[in-house]
Amino acid sequence: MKLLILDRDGVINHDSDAYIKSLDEWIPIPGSIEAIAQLSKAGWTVAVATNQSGIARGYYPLATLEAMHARLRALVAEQGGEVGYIVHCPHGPDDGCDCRKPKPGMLRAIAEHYQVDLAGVWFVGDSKGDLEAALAVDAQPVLVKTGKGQRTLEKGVPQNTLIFDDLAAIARELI
Ligand SMILES: O=P(O)(O)OC[C@@H](O)[C@H]1O[C@@H](OP(=O)(O)O)[C@@H](O)[C@@H](O)[C@@H]1O
Ligand SMILES: [Mg+2]
Ligand SMILES: [Zn+2]
Repeated sequence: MKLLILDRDGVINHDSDAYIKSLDEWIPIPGSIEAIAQLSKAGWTVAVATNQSGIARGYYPLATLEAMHARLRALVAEQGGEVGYIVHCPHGPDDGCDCRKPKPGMLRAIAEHYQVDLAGVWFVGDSKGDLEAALAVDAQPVLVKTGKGQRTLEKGVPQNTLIFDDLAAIARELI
């Protein structure tokens, strides 16, 4: 199975240090919707693993998050593609959950959903926690320079991290 796992904020849509708190604030990064559609039409299953501590912090309700993900699915479907399993961590940094990146709980949930092994599966993120979550389950850490990616790169990334400008560049590489 050709499985690609994406972080959301900073990879699919623009991120903000003030969190993405409403559907209006959820703005796709240029080329990302097209990239997901092209990948899925080329036989890739595209899953998403996203930290959403804004829910625990009370910045937005689950319904708003679900509206963002419905918008993502609709935009990709308009291009003839499909988004796979989306898993989010609604918890805060002090909740001690197993799903908040850098913990790999969400990646393991995706592996369970598809009944696949994560070894070598590309996990694309813009934060150090994304890369660490990938390494924790022997997946391939992949950094994009969008979102917080350039800042993450400047602080240093794990040795075997693959680096791309954006999700569109990853689609060009994989298709
Ligand atoms: O990049 P993904 O995982 O899709 O989502 C990240 C968001 O949940 C938010 O994560 C927060 O980190 P804290 O949760 O406050 O540590 C901050 O980095 C926000 O800027 C960011 O929007
Ligand atoms: Mg991110
Ligand atoms: Zn969690």
